[in-house]
Amino acid sequence: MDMAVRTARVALVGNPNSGKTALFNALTGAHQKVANYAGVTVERKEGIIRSASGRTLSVLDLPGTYSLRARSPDEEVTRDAVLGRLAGEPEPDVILCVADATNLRLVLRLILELKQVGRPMVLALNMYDIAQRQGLRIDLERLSSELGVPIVTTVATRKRGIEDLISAIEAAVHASDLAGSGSVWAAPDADGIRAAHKRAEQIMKACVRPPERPDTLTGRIDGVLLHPVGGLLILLALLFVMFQAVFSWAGPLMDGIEAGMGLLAAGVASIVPDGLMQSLIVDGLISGVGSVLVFLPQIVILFAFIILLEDFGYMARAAFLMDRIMGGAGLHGRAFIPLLSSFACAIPGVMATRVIDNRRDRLTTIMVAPLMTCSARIPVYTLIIAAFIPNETVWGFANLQGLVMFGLYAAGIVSALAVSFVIRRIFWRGAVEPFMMELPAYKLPDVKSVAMNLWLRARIFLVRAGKIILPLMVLVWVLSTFPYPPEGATGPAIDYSFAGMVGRALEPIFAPIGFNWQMVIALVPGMAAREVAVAALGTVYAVADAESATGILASTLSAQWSLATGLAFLAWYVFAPQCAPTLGVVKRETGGWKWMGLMVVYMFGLAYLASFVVFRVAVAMGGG
Ligand SMILES: Nc1nc2c(ncn2[C@@H]2O[C@H](COP(=O)(O)OP(=O)(O)OP(=O)(O)O)[C@@H](O)[C@H]2O)c(=O)[nH]1
Ligand SMILES: [Mg+2]
Repeated sequence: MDMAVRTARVALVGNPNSGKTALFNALTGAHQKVANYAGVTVERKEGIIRSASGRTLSVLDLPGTYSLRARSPDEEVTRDAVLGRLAGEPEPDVILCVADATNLRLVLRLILELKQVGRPMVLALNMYDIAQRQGLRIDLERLSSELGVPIVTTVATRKRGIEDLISAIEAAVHASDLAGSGSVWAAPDADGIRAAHKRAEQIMKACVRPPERPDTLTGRIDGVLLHPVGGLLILLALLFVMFQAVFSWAGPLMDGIEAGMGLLAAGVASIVPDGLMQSLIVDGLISGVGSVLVFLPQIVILFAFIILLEDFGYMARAAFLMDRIMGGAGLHGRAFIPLLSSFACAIPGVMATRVIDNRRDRLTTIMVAPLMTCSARIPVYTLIIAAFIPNETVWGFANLQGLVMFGLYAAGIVSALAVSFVIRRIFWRGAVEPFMMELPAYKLPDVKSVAMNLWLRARIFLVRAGKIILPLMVLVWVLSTFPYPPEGATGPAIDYSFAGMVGRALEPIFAPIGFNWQMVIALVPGMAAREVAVAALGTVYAVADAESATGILASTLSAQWSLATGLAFLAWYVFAPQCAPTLGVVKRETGGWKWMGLMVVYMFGLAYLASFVVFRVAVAMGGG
């Protein structure tokens, strides 16, 4: 076997939030998610390095862990990857242990454990910039000889030390070639654990002098942000500002995109002659996809807030603040970040529950995660709000539309707490496990990485528009155009189309909650993803009314729907599980149909009930 050509395998292992993924990105040029809290990475990710000497290294980024004695599903992934127990995956040739240089105590125990596995190892002392700023003195030579591991200092976010690290890895790979294989590890008994702790303390004493300028800022900021009352008020204020911003800042940009779409449609209409082709492009594609693309500015603003807070190190604090309230509803403190991730999308949210070790706590969190307002609901909410809620200022400072948006987010959160409370009552009583999570040091967000993260988010949104919405809109257009109406038909053509027939057939089910058949048509492809319903409404109304084909969807809706119908549609989208990919992930992560089925039933049930109540109340109050 030619050793120089064989791809060597390197696994990144270390405590949570030590910069493994940042280092992985620096090494391989990947763009995996990096953020300032524990538990960002929950699955294995692979990348490739081509070293200067021409060797190919395959690098594995793994979830953070404190020990190979794994407790939660994400930690099990790391343990199994290190020990070569993952299906179809041999053990790594080299373990690259990544340590936060300012927080060595816990990682020393992990290193001692990893040494027993018997693989060659390299230690990356990451966050070395912060260590130096604090005047932390680490005797690198001594540490290296005590541990018997080569050490490289790195600053992953600035790509410092990367060359040296690759050289060290290559040297270790060479040692690995000579050493042969065979990873062994057995969970230590209590005595073994105690001995390892003692040894770690010894090494710590011998090699690390406490910092001359310790980080006092984090403590001082925490005094304010973690205050039991003040902290909660700040959290609420932050959320409030976030939703106001999503509404008021995005306005001009959205108008711009809308105007652009209008010009595009008019341009196409002037080039492509009247007829099917023109209708497909203008009614099917531009009206459909355009009505979703308009929401890009809002998505970007929302994510700018979330990403900045994540990088600053606020998320773990918010989790800490919410722990009492969540505990009262039967949710584990560690459920906070998965639930918060669900503001982006329930899929990463459900994945992030892997950090929760207790299966019941994890299942409860998975079951309520899709109730959090994901970004795919933004187009639906905004459209209906723009159509039915006046854009005015109330109480002198708050925008009414932003306030309604805030209310919809609150409805999601409150119902998640309520459902979790009920799940606990029905399925399993008993106390929620105590919450422990390291609070990361505050860091100023890095402009480049924030921009990169934002771009990744925007790209996901645009790719969805292209890959899911575009083809579905062609389908919706076909279904609402064919068959043509019979000779001498009097009603609008769409009434005679397939879509019209399906809509009419299903209409009786939805009539009690105030939905018309156009909405029913939109709900069907809307199972693929929530914002598809908006695009479908755009297409259906454009096909139905050729005059206003380039008109603004919101004004069409406000003319065609009653206020009660609009509000009922909003209520529907707070609850309805209209996202097939989420259901797929729930099935995978819970290991079967049962929980997914339960989710579909309870969420559709709540959606129907909520719309019914909202519709009836609104009609009774004169909104019919
Ligand atoms: N100043 C500084 N910050 C860093 C460095 N490396 C990483 N960070 C920051 O540290 C935080 C954690 O980085 P990640 O790469 O997400 O950490 P991780 O080890 O992958 O975390 P988990 O996936 O949760 O286990 C982020 O805010 C990074 O921007 C570094 O060398 N210097
Ligand atoms: Mg990571």
